[in-house]
Amino acid sequence: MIEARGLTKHYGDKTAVHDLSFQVRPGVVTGFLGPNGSGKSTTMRMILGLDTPSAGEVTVSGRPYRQLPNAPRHVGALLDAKAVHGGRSARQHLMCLAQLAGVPARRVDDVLGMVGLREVAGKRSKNFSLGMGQRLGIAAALLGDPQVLLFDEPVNGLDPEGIHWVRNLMRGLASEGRTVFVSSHLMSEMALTADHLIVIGRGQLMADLSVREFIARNSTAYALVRTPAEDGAAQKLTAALGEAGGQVAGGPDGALRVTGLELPRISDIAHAADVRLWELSPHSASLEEAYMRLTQGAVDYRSTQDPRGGPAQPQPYGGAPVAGGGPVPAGAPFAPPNPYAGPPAPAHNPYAAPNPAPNPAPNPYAVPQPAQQPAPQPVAAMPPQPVSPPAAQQVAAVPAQAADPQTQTPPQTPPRPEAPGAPAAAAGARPTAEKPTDAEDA
Ligand SMILES: Nc1ncnc2c1ncn2[C@@H]1O[C@H](COP(=O)(O)OP(=O)(O)OP(=O)(O)O)[C@@H](O)[C@H]1O
Repeated sequence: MIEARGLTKHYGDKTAVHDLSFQVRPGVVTGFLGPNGSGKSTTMRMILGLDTPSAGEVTVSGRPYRQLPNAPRHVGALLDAKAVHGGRSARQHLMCLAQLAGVPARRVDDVLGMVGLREVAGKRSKNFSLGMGQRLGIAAALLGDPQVLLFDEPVNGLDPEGIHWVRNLMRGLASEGRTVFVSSHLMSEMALTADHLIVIGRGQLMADLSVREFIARNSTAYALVRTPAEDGAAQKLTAALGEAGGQVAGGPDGALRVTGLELPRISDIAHAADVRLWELSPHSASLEEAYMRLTQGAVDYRSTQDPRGGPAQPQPYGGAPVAGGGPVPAGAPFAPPNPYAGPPAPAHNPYAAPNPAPNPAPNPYAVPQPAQQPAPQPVAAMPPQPVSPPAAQQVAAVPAQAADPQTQTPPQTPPRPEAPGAPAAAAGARPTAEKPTDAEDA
């Protein structure tokens, strides 16, 4: 179990992590999500004793990492796969770590086999591809057969086979009762790997929910209804569904999107209205859609080509409704407004190739455009975080970075990996230079 309580980290006047409280439980894979720069790596470094919290604390199995007896046997981590002495072979690198942690040498060959590097175990790691380096980092994390595992972007650079392997590895480790905490930007992969999610934005907790609940809260399921292209069929059904309390929007593909009515009810209404149905299917959002909806107001780095670009609007603390809660607003039956949202999401895909014959039909799924962007409100104080484990939760607001009075701390030197005995794969610290021997490449 990993437990953070009020975890905060300032780098000079920059607040990387603010008042973060969460638990990572054993037996499940917990995904750690957040936009670039939201504080995931900083949080992981604090868990591993590589950064010292400015406030709050984080414990692993009830103790701060540095107080764990033989920590590398208890916690394995992959933070930076490049934190390897390039002149050493994969086997030498793991041997060094094994000696430091008191792990038997035979375990090195075991983990080399597990990660698929046995054939190249004698090669210098500086010649490794990105994916091979990731595998070596994962091998280092597994070396001590730890009960708690942290992986920062473990599938970075892996081929599809490797991604599949990592997915099964994570799930297997969790099924053995271990605590598995993994960050990733690959939402499709997280949807397949993680059971639970902790989502942060600008250093603050945004959601602490099961994957299923996270998607349900941050998207609206709807029924897709397709009628024959007969005169008036769609209009007739739209009117009947509306009378029954449903909310209906047409799409550019001619299908209707219906919320507020169960599928069997829609079928009955269509039957009573004498409208044949060609399709009646449930549609639920993907993790990626739900994640984008939740975090769109907490993204710091956006392309100038993205219509949502521009300076991020400070978000007020507190007061915002919980995403996904409340009634579906009129005019946007499939997309409840995102309380974190700055500029609304574009109604079209900004990344798509230009359409030579754009469809003029408005996108009914777009977040409604507010008449005027509200002026940023001054930030007063942090609201109490409703963190009361084990209740799953979703937190209401993302903080404005500069407005927190706690950020006004005097500048401090950016921390360096500082924990003796911290996991070498995680430390980002390169061992002192050693002269490589060509024989190592044999
Ligand atoms: N040593 C440091 N000194 C100063 N600022 C830092 C330091 N480490 C991180 N930061 C800042 O803290 C914020 C959080 O960074 P962090 O690397 O934790 O984010 P992240 O969520 O892991 O991002 P990414 O998804 O891009 O890896 C960023 O604004 C970053 O610039």
